[in-house]
Amino acid sequence: MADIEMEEDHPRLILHNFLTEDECKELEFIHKSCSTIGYRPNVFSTTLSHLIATNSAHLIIPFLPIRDRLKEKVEETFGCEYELVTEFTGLISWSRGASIGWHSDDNRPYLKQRDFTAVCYLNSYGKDFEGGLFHFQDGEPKTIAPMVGDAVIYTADGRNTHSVDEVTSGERLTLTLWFSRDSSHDEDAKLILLLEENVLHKSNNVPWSLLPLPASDNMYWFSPHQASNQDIGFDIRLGRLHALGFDVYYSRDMNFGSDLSELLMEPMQLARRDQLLDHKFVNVLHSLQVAQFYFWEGCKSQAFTNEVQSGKAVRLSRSQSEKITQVNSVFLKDTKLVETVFQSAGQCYFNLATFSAAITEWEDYSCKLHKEILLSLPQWRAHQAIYSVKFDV
Ligand SMILES: O=C(O)CCC(=O)C(=O)O
Ligand SMILES: [Fe+2]
Repeated sequence: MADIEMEEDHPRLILHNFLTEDECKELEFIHKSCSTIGYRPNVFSTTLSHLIATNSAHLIIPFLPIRDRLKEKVEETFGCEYELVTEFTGLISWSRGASIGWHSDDNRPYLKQRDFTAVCYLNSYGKDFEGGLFHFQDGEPKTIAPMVGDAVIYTADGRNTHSVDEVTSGERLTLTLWFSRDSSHDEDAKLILLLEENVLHKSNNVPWSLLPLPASDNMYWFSPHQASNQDIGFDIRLGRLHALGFDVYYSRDMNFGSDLSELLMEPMQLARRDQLLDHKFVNVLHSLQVAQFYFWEGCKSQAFTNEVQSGKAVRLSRSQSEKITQVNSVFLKDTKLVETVFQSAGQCYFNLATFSAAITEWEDYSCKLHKEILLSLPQWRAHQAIYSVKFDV
């Protein structure tokens, strides 16, 4: 699997096909349905703590086998078995304009605890995005073109100074982890506390408790150059729905001057071209999760096993279309900007019956993961560590 011998001056390893394409696709689904604005311009992120805090704790499950494998690999590669804790796990995507100059990952006083980095590429250079090549300043390899499933691991210090070229189109997606020898920086301890608050203290039955709870609106507001300006930019939840070909419809009255600040927390419906889909979602994040689920799983097989309960749509009336236009004028503003940030990657054929079945499948998928959380949590608490628990079912 490894490409090169480890050089002492530049301890690093490139692993081809460390993740399967299915693992990458599932993490992509999670990111595209849950991400928030990242900490740098044109960057989006999905952290485990964010998933837990937005009532989507079950979505941490797909990370865990990968995270376990990576930590083991890093410990084995750098000869520090059982010495490391995971400091950070997150999905990070870069859209057009994002880049980073030469740096090492421990180059700030508050980052000194970082000992090792693992970056897994969840999509591919030249296919899903342009630009975004990774470079090491010294040693071999000099340049890495991200390819789906590949991983690169390296020490976080000055022996592995690196940079990433500006992304020029598409969305470059990675799973990024940092590991530390300092156990006081173990993210698991914090995540277990969060899980106790967010999972145990809620009614643990299905499926109402699995509906996503959005964070505050500003965490979803994209503005170019991170200008804190409501006049330009767009809400990334509506932006991603737009890239999938959906508009959002709110039935409530929206007279001129009405307060729309809480709107995206309210129940809504999806519209597609001139059709209004009859299903009601609890909020826009819920509809985004289902829509991304459909384009991840549904249109692949065109055959969900669940019976179609409802697959109705009606033609949008003029006043309904006007409401959609009004919502877009507030939350999408410049659709050209939306389309450069989230290019719609030639979506496959849309089928209303399959989409309705996807709503039920999404609930089943969420429930299954939620049960795994409930079964795992006692063990995680006992060991003060989060890992993939194998159950005989
Ligand atoms: O995504 C990559 O290839 C590396 C990103 C990076 O250097 C960082 O986040 O520190
Ligand atoms: Fe870095």
